[in-house]
Amino acid sequence: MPPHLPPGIRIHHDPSNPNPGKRRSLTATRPFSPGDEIATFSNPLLVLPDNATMRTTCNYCLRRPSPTTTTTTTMATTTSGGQHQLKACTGCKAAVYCGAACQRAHWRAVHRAECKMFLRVREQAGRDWLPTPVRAVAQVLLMLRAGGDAAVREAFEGGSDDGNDRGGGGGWWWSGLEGNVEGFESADGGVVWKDFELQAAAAVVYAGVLGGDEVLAKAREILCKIQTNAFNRLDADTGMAGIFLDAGLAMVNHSCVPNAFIGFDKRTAVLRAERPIQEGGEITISYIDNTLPKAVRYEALKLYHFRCNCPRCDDDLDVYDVCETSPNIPLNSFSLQPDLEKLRNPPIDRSKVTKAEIEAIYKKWQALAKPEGGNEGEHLKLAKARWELCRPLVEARMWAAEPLPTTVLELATRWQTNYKMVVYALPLLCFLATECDPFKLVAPFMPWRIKGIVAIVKLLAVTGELTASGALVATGCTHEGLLGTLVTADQVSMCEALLRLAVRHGSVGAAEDWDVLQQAKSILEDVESLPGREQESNMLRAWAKDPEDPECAAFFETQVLKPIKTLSSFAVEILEVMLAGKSVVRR
Ligand SMILES: C[S@@+](CC[C@H](N)C(=O)[O-])C[C@H]1O[C@@H](n2cnc3c(N)ncnc32)[C@H](O)[C@@H]1O
Repeated sequence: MPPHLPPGIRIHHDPSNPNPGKRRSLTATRPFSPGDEIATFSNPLLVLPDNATMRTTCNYCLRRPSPTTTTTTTMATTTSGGQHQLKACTGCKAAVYCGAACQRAHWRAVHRAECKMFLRVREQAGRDWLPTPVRAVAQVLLMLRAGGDAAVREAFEGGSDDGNDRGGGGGWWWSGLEGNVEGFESADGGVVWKDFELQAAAAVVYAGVLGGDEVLAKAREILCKIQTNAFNRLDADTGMAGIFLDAGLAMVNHSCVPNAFIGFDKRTAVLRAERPIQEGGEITISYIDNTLPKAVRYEALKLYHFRCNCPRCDDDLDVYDVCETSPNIPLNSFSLQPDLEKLRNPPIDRSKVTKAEIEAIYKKWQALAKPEGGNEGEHLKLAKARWELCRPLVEARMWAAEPLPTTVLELATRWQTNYKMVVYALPLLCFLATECDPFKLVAPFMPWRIKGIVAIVKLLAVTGELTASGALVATGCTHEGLLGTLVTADQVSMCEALLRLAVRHGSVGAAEDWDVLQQAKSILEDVESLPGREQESNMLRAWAKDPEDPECAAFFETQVLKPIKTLSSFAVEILEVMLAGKSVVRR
């Protein structure tokens, strides 16, 4: 039988679709608006942290306890994390858990057999972990050997496919997960397959399910199915990484102009609408970073063995083309880019750089080697080389076209933790939040945009402290415009407004206990309770309720948006000075 699905979606089977990869798809059984939760998937077939984080992440629920952190600002002192300790399984000492309930659940699901496997791994290989794909395949082999879950058998061993299609309803067409085995066999002249053979053989040996060629072939097929259908969870903030596989969610096809996106929260995946979806319409997500140039996207999609023919690919649309016609533009009236006309008609000069040139820039940018370790000089050299490559994009004012935003983000991230550069990081983050993110991800509830806003708040907490204590100049910052803006701005009101944006949009685009949203709520509470600014706080509370109210809108415009735009306007100049040694403003 096909996987059981939550209400709101169904698997559509169209055997006559000329595109074989799209014969099965997920469709909506009712309309969804941008931001709506379409469905949650909380009983996945496979969830595991990757090997690098398996000792620091609960192996069942994927909770990753953060060390106790205290953020002190002029506005607030926030303490978070530290409440969960991980305990290792007393048998294998390899898997760790955040509590007895998770340990028991994992034991029942797979660890009863897996525990012995880790003992074998230590005995034979002298270590406590397995490469992530090997552990994933071994888990499936162990679950299949235990004869357990019907859903696991249906997904990995196929269903009742008698080749006789009796139309979507009965499930006779279901033959398990797609594995693209032939595609993997021939990929890269067999190099990929050799690797798969080794990984599958290791899984068979360590799982202790020896049984000749048939078992090895089964293990390779399982690996192909995992590669094709599992989501790689990666949370750069917490360092959490791992894989998640649900057979129902795996029916969702790819588009580079998707109408949905997935958020993960421990063992649960939530599918949300990014754009309006009609009843009966296909639901699509992007398997890759869909804002990259076309050739780079094609390279990333090779893993899935199909040629994308979404509108972005067919017409070679860039981020600005897609943004200009996005149905989500009006949602930005409550955002850091409320100038909807600018989203519809971005002030870029396409004559300065062609799409082919952008593709070439990206490839050269990718090829520049990243320095290993923390040598500041090497990182600066790389940033200079990358910025130089981005020059045609700068000339065209195409700030949202990759690799420009990533170049800026990486630099801002490094500068945030450097006392001498921290003040300069603020204009870069404001630039990303106003000139890049809204064009790349038009819906303001997309988690990446919320992260960008909260990052500005955290930095304002630092610059606010430096401003209040008179230590701004001691950082070595000599940019008069930047210093002047910080001294005159009401940085606390800026923070409060940003937090209100983050909380409003975060509650739409992410799980309630998403770290970033929790932080935003907690800092907002602290900011609201600061004495002596009741008037500003009341104004911003009213603005969040009714952004169109003229008085509130004017307050937001002058006290929040204007300084943020001013800071943002310094970004390119700062980059030119720091990375290209220029002293002229080139905007
Ligand atoms: C996670 S599965 C998606 C469900 C898949 N259609 C199925 O029937 O199992 C991923 C595979 O679906 C196919 N696929 C996904 N998106 C596609 C697209 N836009 N065009 C063609 N095939 C696609 C590819 O074979 C890909 O490897």
